[in-house]
Amino acid sequence: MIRFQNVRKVYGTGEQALAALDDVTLHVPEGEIFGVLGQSGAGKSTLIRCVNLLERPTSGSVVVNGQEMTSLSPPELRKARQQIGIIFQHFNLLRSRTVAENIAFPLEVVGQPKAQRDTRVKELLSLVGLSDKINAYPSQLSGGQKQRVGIARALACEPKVLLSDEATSALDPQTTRSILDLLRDLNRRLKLTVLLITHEMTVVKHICDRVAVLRAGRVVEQGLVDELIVRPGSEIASEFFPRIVPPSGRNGAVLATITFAGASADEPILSSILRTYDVGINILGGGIETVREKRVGRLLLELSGPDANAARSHLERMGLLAEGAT
Ligand SMILES: Nc1ncnc2c1ncn2[C@@H]1O[C@H](COP(=O)(O)OP(=O)(O)OP(=O)(O)O)[C@@H](O)[C@H]1O
Repeated sequence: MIRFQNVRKVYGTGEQALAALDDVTLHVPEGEIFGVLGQSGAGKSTLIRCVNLLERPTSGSVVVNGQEMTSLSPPELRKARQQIGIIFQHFNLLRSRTVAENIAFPLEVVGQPKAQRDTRVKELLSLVGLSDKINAYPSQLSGGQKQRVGIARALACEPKVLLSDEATSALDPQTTRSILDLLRDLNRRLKLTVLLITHEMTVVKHICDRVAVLRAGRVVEQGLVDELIVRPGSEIASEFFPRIVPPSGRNGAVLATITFAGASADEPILSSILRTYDVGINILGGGIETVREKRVGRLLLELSGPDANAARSHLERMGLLAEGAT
């Protein structure tokens, strides 16, 4: 649905030249929620602006909905942009317009007659759960409600792609969750492809199918969130589960760091090991997270007894051992 191939964006020239995006290649499959995670200055805004060509890449290819964006004429580009909705951190609502008038704005731009606009605005308000605020002004809304208006406006022209530019960064944790739930719901109901940029791991954890980690303009890691969180040594895994340092004075102990996710999270792994082997298990540390309604965990185990090494090998055969960790 969205493909970046070797995208490079350089601001400035000569000694002032700065590559905000450096050889970025990524693919956002249709119907997925794709997160680009990065610290301030990593190039996230530049990346999202290159999707609808608000920023023109210095080189490389940007394909959205099967169209090479960089080779479209200005009228073609205007049309293509109608198929790409966008929501912003600070909502960007027009203060002098009511909720209904804000949502109707993009429909006015494309020349839709008033009667159709009114019907569509009502549909959109119901979709985002804000029907009772139709005549309110932005100043009368909470942050979460303003973002719902932003989402309704972004969806007015029935785009296939929604871009989210730090859409929850200005919201408190509870409101963030409700907006993320809404985005997930819209993604499923409307088969909407969502590309979001964020500096918050919570966002990735809550709704993203895929993630790319951006650092200094380069993608340093990308893939399915479910795979990356269990992949030993991945950036995402280490963000989720900071390395557990074993207590000192454990010379000779058999240690095993295990990661479990999906089906393995629901199996009684440790009790089955205890039944099969002559082994004692001491949990030295760890954590369990919920990632898109699934449990994912990492534990540092100390194994003792005659079968300690055999039990560790069993965990390894089950693919649970986070090798490299311990
Ligand atoms: N118009 C511009 N002219 C020159 N340099 C720019 C321009 N826009 C961005 N940059 C530089 O490009 C780099 C990436 O900026 P960008 O805004 O894309 O990062 P970001 O990850 O979105 O950061 P933040 O989370 O702080 O918004 C930064 O070093 C920034 O200073």
